[in-house]
Amino acid sequence: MVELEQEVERRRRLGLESATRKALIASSYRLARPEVYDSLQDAALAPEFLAVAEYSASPSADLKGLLQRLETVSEEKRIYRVPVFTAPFCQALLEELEHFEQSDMPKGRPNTMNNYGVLLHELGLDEPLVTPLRERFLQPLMALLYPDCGGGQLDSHRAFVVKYALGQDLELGCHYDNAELTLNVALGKVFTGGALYFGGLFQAPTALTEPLEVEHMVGQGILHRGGQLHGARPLVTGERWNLVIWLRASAVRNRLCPMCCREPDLVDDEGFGDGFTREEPATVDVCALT
Ligand SMILES: O=C(O)CCC(=O)C(=O)O
Ligand SMILES: [Fe+2]
Repeated sequence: MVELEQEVERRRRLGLESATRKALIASSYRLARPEVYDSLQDAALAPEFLAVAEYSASPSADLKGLLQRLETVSEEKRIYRVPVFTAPFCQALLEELEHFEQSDMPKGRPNTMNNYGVLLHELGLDEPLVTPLRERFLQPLMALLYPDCGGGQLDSHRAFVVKYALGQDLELGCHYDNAELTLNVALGKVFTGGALYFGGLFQAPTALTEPLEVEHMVGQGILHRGGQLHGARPLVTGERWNLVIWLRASAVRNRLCPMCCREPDLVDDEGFGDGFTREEPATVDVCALT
């Protein structure tokens, strides 16, 4: 119980520290590419992504039609690929992130597994970029692809950029995400190695099989369930920056915490916190094993 209290206290402190960094960055960080902070424009998005989102939001859309417009990486694992950003937007975002990385601003790290990279909400990029991306584009798409995982009820996210380089982080161990659904977009730069690999669902352990290897393509995103075990192979050359958006649906996680598979006992937090809510949204029928 003491350990639990300490962990609750640690997380509460993390939330406060993050809010403090965000305020300092908002008041004294000088942007390199201010256009990245403009409200998300269609021009930043790949035509294929716009088409997929527009189709998904149309009244006659169905899963079959959507699958004709996306690349299925694995039908069994329900992993998909779609171009997300244009090359110029990836370039501009990378320049901004690199400029921030080199600045003397305080940096919160994405999660317990990555030592480099940044949290997008601390940079002030949630409101102009990530929230519109989730609400306007990802929500209709995810509603069709993963209705049983809260795809139609996404109401928060945790977005960050992971960076891999020689002498820094090189690889990522096998894990599952604190998310119902995940979008992982390769932003660049030039690199070899670093492929993602996917195993089974953590909630439904299966006999050890060969993991599925998925190469990155700059500008393209991989969509997967948060519970799908995955990791990243070691980087061999160059530098790899990926935008990872952990998408959350309180309608699902309020009933079944994705990390411990139990009904959560909530503690108040800043911002989106870990994506739980005290108010009950409409629920979805969930099965932890799908
Ligand atoms: O290295 C990557 O691109 C994967 C990152 C990832 O899976 C995560 O941060 O949850
Ligand atoms: Fe992950």
